[in-house]
Amino acid sequence: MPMKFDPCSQPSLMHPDEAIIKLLDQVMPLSDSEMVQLPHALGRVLAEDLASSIDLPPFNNSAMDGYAFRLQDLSNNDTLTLIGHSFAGHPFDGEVKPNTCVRIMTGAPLPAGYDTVQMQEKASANGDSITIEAPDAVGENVRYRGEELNTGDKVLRAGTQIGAAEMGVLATIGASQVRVVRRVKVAFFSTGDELRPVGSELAPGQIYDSNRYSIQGLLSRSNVEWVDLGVIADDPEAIREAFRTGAAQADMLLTSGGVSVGDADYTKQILEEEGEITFWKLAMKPGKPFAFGRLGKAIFCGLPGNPVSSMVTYYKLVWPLINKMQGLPRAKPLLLQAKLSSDLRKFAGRVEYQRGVLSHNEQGQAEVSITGGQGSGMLTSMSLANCFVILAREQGDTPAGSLVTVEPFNSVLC
Ligand SMILES: Nc1nc2c(c(=O)[nH]1)N[C@H]1C(S)=C(S)[C@@H](COP(=O)(O)OP(=O)(O)OC[C@H]3O[C@@H](n4cnc5c(N)ncnc54)[C@H](O)[C@@H]3O)O[C@H]1N2
Ligand code: MOO
Repeated sequence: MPMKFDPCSQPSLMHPDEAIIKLLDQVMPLSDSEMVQLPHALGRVLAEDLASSIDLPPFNNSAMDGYAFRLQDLSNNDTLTLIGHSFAGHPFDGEVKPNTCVRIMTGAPLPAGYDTVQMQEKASANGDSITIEAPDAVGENVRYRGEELNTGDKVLRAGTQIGAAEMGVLATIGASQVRVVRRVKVAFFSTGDELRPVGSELAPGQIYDSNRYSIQGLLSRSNVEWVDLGVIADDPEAIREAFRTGAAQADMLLTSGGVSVGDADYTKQILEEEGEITFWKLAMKPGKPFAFGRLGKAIFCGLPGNPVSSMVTYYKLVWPLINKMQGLPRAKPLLLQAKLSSDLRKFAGRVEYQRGVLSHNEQGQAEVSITGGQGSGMLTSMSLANCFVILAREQGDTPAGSLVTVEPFNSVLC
């Protein structure tokens, strides 16, 4: 069958991989930082390296519920005399003597003078006489002071995004507040006379404005501070006003719609008049009419209005920019190979990000199926998906059974 070419593509359009390199060259990490209390640190990016102010663990302690003793006392005799208890939070406060042991719980301090712990399943008690199976080596079941970290050791580096594990690590070393990079501030609006807010009735020709909600979701997941400027009519002066309002208060202005070639597509025109346009249109589907430029000090990203196009361009082009501005190192996408479970339709000409469901077949091999119709307006193709199937620019229709490149959705899209 002859290869079909995409009527929406031209050879001169820039490849999205080239575009992202050019885009990243246009932004710098924010230099401002602020202190935040630990409960508010989730998702933020550390502005400086962080060293531990304590040893970890802070004291020698037991890894098991059992008995603590000196191993050499078990060399001639397997029975020791119980002289007390050490509970987590309530250390043994007596004096350790030869041929004795202390009942000890997981996390409880190891009494000074003892060197080993045996789990209770390998010991038996008869009143204060405890018969203990000797472990193989001194120090068994002991967690030593500083074995994880010493005071002054670097715990987390500048540029680390604070996730659930980092929240715990910070608390472990007693950090009640941390210095983080200021949040990137993003102002955004949708354009389109057809758009109505949810909660209102639709007149003929109208649709609900969904992009502001998917974009809000994406911005929230990107941990930025966002300002919603609402829906702006297809009116050049209203768009100009919104451009000025957004650019005056944000690091980035994000818009949805009006970047194509229609008679009411004013976004690009106003960008050219009010600021500068760095580039427009990429060899990608969805997302061809993505526009990028500057408005005063603000970065401008014009997302296409089609709902899937706006999400895909955000994820592929805008999110890496925000990450760089927030001081994160560039994350290369995790790409996998999976077997296509049914025939896939594609015109040659643009890189395509089809939406798929990645799973394992009965043989344990990665398999991917496409989520039905792939029109740029069909947002359910995103909500049903857990990955993109990335198809090269020159690729055409692809038969079932072919190996294709898959990028699983990450936390921004889930
Ligand atoms: N003659 C051509 N027409 C189009 C081309 C082209 O190259 N030549 N490109 C097509 C491509 S590709 C895309 S993508 C769209 C993008 O157009 P715009 O960015 O100008 O977006 P609109 O025209 O404003 O809207 C497109 C579509 O999406 C709906 N929409 C817009 N905003 C929202 C919103 N906030 N929530 C839900 N849906 C929204 C809108 O009603 C339209 O159906 O242009 C093609 N045309
Ligand atoms: O690029 Mo458009 O996003 O194909 O519909």
